[in-house]
Amino acid sequence: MNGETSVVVHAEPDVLAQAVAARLIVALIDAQAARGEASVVLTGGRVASAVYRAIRELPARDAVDWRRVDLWWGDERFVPAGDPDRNDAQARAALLDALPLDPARVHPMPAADGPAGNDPEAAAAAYAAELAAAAKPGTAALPHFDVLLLGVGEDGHVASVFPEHPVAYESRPVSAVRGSPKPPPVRLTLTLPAINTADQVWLVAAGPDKARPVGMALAGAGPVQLPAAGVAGLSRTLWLLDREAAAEVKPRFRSLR
Ligand SMILES: O=C1O[C@H](COP(=O)(O)O)[C@@H](O)[C@H](O)[C@H]1O
Repeated sequence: MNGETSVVVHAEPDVLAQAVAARLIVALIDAQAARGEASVVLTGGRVASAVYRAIRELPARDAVDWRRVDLWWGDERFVPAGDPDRNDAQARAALLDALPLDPARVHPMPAADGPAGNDPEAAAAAYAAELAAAAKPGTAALPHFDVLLLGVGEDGHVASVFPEHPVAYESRPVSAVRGSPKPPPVRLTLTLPAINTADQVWLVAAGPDKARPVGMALAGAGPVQLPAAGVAGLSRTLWLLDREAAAEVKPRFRSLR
């Protein structure tokens, strides 16, 4: 059973990034108050990097006990460690290097020069095993995710689940992606079934190029044709948009501002 879907529209991309940053800090504080720890799935892309930079600048970030935050990634470009194309490299540069994190709780997806070798299928299996090892014993193959962040591609992809690509049909939690329509061509990704185990999923999008996929996803497009339409958090699915990305959202979804 999936929870409520809501849409929050902010006037400008900068305000959107600031608001998502503040919202994420509060979500982490709340999770730690309730469970003693918090778990976030990070994403890549331009708007995500803006959110990470905004968190870095917010004094309230010190209200989070970063040593008790687990960080996972929703997708990764399968290139060598440290490559600036990697989503984890971008997140580290924008934010993570400035936080007192517990390295044992930072879980980047494997790199092409990592222990699994230059074999994306083996790397996907290794990440699935790492996730399963963090899951509650005797339960699912995935740990609890408090908040899972997603960007939205111009074609409606989320993480590295691309429209009409075999990965859009994948039921295993982690998949290799070959022949990505967006470079680089080889990637790793959580699949839609794995994404949809998160308590809250936040889809963050800014700019006019995102208006069509966002509008179509909220209007009920098919998840294979438009993976963003197949995303739903267990308790909440939250679309966080700037005004341009929200341009094609039907008025009935514009419940919050
Ligand atoms: O390639 C990717 O693109 C999407 C969207 O990025 P954006 O720059 O258009 O916001 C991102 O969510 C994903 O993590 C990344 O690998």
